[in-house]
Amino acid sequence: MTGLRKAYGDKVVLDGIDFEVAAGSVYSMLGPNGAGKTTTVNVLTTLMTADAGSVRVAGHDVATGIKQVRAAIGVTGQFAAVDELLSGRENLQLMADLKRVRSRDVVTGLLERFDLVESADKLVATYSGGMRRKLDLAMTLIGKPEIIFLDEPTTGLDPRSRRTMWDIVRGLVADGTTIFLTTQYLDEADELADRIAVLNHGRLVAEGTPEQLKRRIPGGHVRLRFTDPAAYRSAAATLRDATTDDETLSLRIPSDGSQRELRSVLDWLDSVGIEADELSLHTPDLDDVFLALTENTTKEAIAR
Ligand SMILES: Nc1ncnc2c1ncn2[C@@H]1O[C@H](COP(=O)(O)OP(=O)(O)OP(=O)(O)O)[C@@H](O)[C@H]1O
Repeated sequence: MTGLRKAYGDKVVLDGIDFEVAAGSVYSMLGPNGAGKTTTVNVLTTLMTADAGSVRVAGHDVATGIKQVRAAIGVTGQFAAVDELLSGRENLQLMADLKRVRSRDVVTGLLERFDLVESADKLVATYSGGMRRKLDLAMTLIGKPEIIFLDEPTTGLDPRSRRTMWDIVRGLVADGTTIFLTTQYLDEADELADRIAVLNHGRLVAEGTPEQLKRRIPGGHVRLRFTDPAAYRSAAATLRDATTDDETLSLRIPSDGSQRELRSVLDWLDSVGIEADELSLHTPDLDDVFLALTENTTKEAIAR
């Protein structure tokens, strides 16, 4: 999509968004509450029209090809059509009928794939949160959509159910499905996404692979640990830029974590004859990135 704009009255919610998602990849959009994520998803899924910009989904323009776009996508989450008073199997069957998928094997296959066979004939009202989400996603898969919009797929799930959900998502991607993921959990984006976009105040403030985003902010360092206090002291005296930690006999050398910088740190350590007992690389995690990026732009916006 290019130049996507959307305003509610005079409140600009999306202020020129551009991004591209490669087929068969996981693209995650992150942003604080009210950043415009849901609005973006609503435009992409044809639930809302944009004020300006060009938006293509699965090769079709959302303005002129609503029908084709809808046929190519599946949407889970807030718009889910799960009926509490039907069983899991009945819900799936209903969706299969709606999408005119005639084969009975599709429903059985999905129940098996999502490990819902035992509860297939129980009412959804009795399902746990994890089972509901699995059923929701299973229903979305009927008709084999090329692109799936996953809205906060693991909110409220226990760690085991989260991992099951992640495995399911990875399986879908392995089969060639494209996933557009919104999540509040940065570790989830880190775990699943090929690329991440950070949205703040209706603009993309960063876009890239999780690693690229992490390298953008300071905080990465190489950590050298020593067991011999004398070796530690002599290294600390040589490496003036390093931060010292006398308790653990370790030194921290700032580094962006790139291969090139790591090599130069190692070469330099060799040249001054320092040999640590343990060397590890620490990169900032996505929480650091998110806070740094969204905090800065909030300040900018206030200053403007
Ligand atoms: N129908 C509407 N009319 C007016 N303003 C709206 C409407 N829908 C959303 N907004 C406003 O647009 C902004 C972006 O909303 P949006 O729901 O896209 O954000 P979001 O990033 O999905 O947030 P959240 O994480 O809280 O769901 C918010 O300030 C919201 O108050």
